[in-house]
Amino acid sequence: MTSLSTILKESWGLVEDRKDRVAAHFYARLFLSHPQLRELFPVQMDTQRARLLGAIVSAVQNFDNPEGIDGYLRSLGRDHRKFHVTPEHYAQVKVALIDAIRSHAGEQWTSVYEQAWNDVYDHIAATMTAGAAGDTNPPYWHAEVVHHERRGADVAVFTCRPLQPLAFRAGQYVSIECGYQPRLWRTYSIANAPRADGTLDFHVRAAGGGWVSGALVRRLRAGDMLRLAAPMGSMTLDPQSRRDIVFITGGTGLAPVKALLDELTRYNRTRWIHLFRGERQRDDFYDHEHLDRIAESFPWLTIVRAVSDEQGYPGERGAIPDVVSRHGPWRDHDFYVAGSAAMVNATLRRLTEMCIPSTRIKYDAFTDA
Ligand SMILES: NC(=O)C1=CN([C@@H]2O[C@H](COP(=O)(O)OP(=O)(O)OC[C@H]3O[C@@H](n4cnc5c(N)ncnc54)[C@H](O)[C@@H]3O)[C@@H](O)[C@H]2O)C=CC1
Repeated sequence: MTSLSTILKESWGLVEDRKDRVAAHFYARLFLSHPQLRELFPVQMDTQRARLLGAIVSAVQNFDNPEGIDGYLRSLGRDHRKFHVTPEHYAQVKVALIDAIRSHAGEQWTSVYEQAWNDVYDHIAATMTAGAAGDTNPPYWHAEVVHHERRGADVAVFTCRPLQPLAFRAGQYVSIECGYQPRLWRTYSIANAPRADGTLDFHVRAAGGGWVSGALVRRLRAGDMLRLAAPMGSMTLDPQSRRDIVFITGGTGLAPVKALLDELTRYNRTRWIHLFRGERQRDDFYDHEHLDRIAESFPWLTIVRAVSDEQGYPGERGAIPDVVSRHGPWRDHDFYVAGSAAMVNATLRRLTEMCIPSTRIKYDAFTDA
């Protein structure tokens, strides 16, 4: 019997090369049938167009391992409370989605495909709804920016204070909306472990990023208000593990690792930690004085910096996965990887080649697209 995941991949394959048209059809159908839903989306739909459809399709396509994604879907449901999403919205989106795919698949669309999309979508919606229903937190938190600092041409490090307590674990991320780009929410990792005063640090790079990152770097000021949604992500420390740790970061992927380091400085005595930090140019190493101070105070921390795109750099050079493997072997370590999707994927491939078991590698599918 053909597996459900094969059926889903096969059916999506019928329309994949026309996914822009599927997305246009999906939103047109959705907003025509339910004009009130338009208000949940940003005014400019250009960047949004691929997002909701892309997220649903990727959840459906990754359905091979339902147990593995259930935890993620539950936290996604909690995160979506920021949109005031209701169970009826899920049903309305399903009708528009299946109609859009069916219309573009043409005669090859079958009742088996239709049933598979219905069933999997219903499972995803039920899991997200259950995650949202079990959450007693507010749908989002208002937070005041208390400090904002530019580091170099395109990076900002800023601190905000949520008006209500926001519980999270070091290594997690939240989506943020700022008044400069209403209704556009983008995810950013919290760069510190929980503090008594509740403040949160964020690192943002504007170059190549979207409108939200641009506004957070260039326009945000102390005194501005932000909205933050429920914390997500599984890149947290395992308190049971006694293994030494390798952190591998690209660019602002440093943020969640800085939070994990912050947590480790509070209790670690026994685990040796290597931080491999990749940037393109030497000038991109924002925040290095602070990291150096941590390494001076805590002898268990070793930092290796490498640049990938600057020929004359006198220090370590190369793509960060190559640098990590040069410094190996790392047979008995826990690994944490954070950076762009391309950097994370390249690093995961390399770790697999190095025979590191996947159970010892933590990362979040994280995108700021
Ligand atoms: N939890 C997470 O995983 C987090 C991820 N991020 C993501 O990290 C990214 C950071 O971007 P930028 O600061 O602009 O960094 P960047 O794109 O300039 O890259 C910095 C480093 O990553 C390496 N790199 C990039 N692509 C690579 C590839 N295909 N293979 C191997 N190495 C590669 C570069 O050589 C460089 O050493 C953003 O996409 C952001 O969304 C940011 C915060 C947290």
